[in-house]
Amino acid sequence: MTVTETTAIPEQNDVSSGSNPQQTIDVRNLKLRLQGPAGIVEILKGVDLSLNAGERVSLVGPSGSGKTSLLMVIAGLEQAQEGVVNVCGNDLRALDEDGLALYRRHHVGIVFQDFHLIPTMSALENVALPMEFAGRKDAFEKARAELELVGLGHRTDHYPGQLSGGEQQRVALARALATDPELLLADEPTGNLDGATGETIIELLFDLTKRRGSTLLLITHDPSLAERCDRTVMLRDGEIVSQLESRA
Ligand SMILES: Nc1ncnc2c1ncn2[C@@H]1O[C@H](COP(=O)(O)OP(=O)(O)OP(=O)(O)O)[C@@H](O)[C@H]1O
Repeated sequence: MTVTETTAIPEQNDVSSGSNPQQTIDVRNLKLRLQGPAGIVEILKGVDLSLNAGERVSLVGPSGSGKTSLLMVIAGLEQAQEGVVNVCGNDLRALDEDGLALYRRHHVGIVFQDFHLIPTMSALENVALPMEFAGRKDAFEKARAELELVGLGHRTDHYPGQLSGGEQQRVALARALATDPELLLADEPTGNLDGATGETIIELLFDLTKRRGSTLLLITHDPSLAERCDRTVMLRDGEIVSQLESRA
């Protein structure tokens, strides 16, 4: 890995319209404050981060450094108080709740460490759900095809409780990618899996995002996994302290 500039601010002109189609993520001077038990705490303290379309970037840093918080802001699930948050051409800070819901539905897929599947729905229903929300008439056919792609064509009627951890994460991955999002956000997707199962999930995740040209932002505590991305961004105490480009 080679060290590059830490927080160089990209040249920009028209941010509000997301005028640079090359950039999937354009975050500048992002500040996030949340209510903690002892009052308001500044969690993100002026973060600058750009991801080009199709880029794979890992986000690393000590526990509590703000990785998940940054991902939540980019996912439109947490609202920053200051800065620019432009993702997939959307100025997230300018969107209301309905606008954010639409943004999430059409542009982003998210995979969490603990799968977040709905236990009372089958694998097929879980994968179809976001497409049904998006009004797609072919939701169930597409869900079936996505489950085939992750190797679970024979498990479509199983409920999450009837699937192994690795199988549940495959379902979650199929669900996240079913709407063909430009951006996949993954928060420690192998954190609850054993090494071999985690490796299979990562291979699938890399393969499927590459085939579709999706941009990937991946939170991980695994340095060898981080190095397999194009770039590794390190957060510490709410600030980006380094960005390392992979050699490959
Ligand atoms: N809803 C919240 N309200 C108040 N503080 C919060 C909230 N969510 C997170 N925090 C605090 O923000 C800080 C950053 O948390 P975050 O989960 O983003 O860190 P992280 O780098 O993802 O950590 P880990 O690697 O352990 O998952 C922590 O100090 C945490 O306690």
